Amino acid sequence: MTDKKYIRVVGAVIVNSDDEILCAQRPEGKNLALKWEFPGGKIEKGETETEALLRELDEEMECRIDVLDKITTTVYEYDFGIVELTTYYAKILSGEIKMLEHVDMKWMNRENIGALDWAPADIPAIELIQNYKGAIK
Ligand SMILES: Nc1nc2c([nH]c(=O)n2[C@H]2C[C@H](O)[C@@H](COP(=O)(O)OP(=O)(O)OP(=O)(O)O)O2)c(=O)[nH]1
Repeated sequence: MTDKKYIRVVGAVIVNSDDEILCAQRPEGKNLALKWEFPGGKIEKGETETEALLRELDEEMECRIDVLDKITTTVYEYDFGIVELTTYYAKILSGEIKMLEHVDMKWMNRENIGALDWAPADIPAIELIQNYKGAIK
């Protein structure tokens, strides 16, 4: 048995018109410092996954997004808790990206995203994204 916190998290895999993916780097001084992740965060009580994503993207980047197809849900046990991460493809509808909670952000080609040092919970999603050849809806 583990008494670790179970943390439900959603991440937005934002794709632009050149089929590049927005990757964001976590700040120093927090858990998973300087690891790369997808913009998003913890689902609050009573929120749907989509509501949490819309709120987090507004808070982190002041962007409005359209939430598209679900990619996957994976569970990863960290020392600080168990993270259940659900990822969705998304598109930016409006807003200039502001970097309010990350130290770096970059648009990367789908096939190159594996080169970054991702939070471990993201690895299954990264593999699916790299290998996906269809159209994003
Ligand atoms: N947003 C996001 N979080 C991720 C990903 N992968 C991953 O392991 N996580 C972890 C990091 C955090 O422990 C948790 C998300 O929490 P958060 O972003 O709302 O909060 P945080 O730890 O940065 O800060 P705080 O609100 O607890 O102060 O999930 C990911 O791709 N995106």
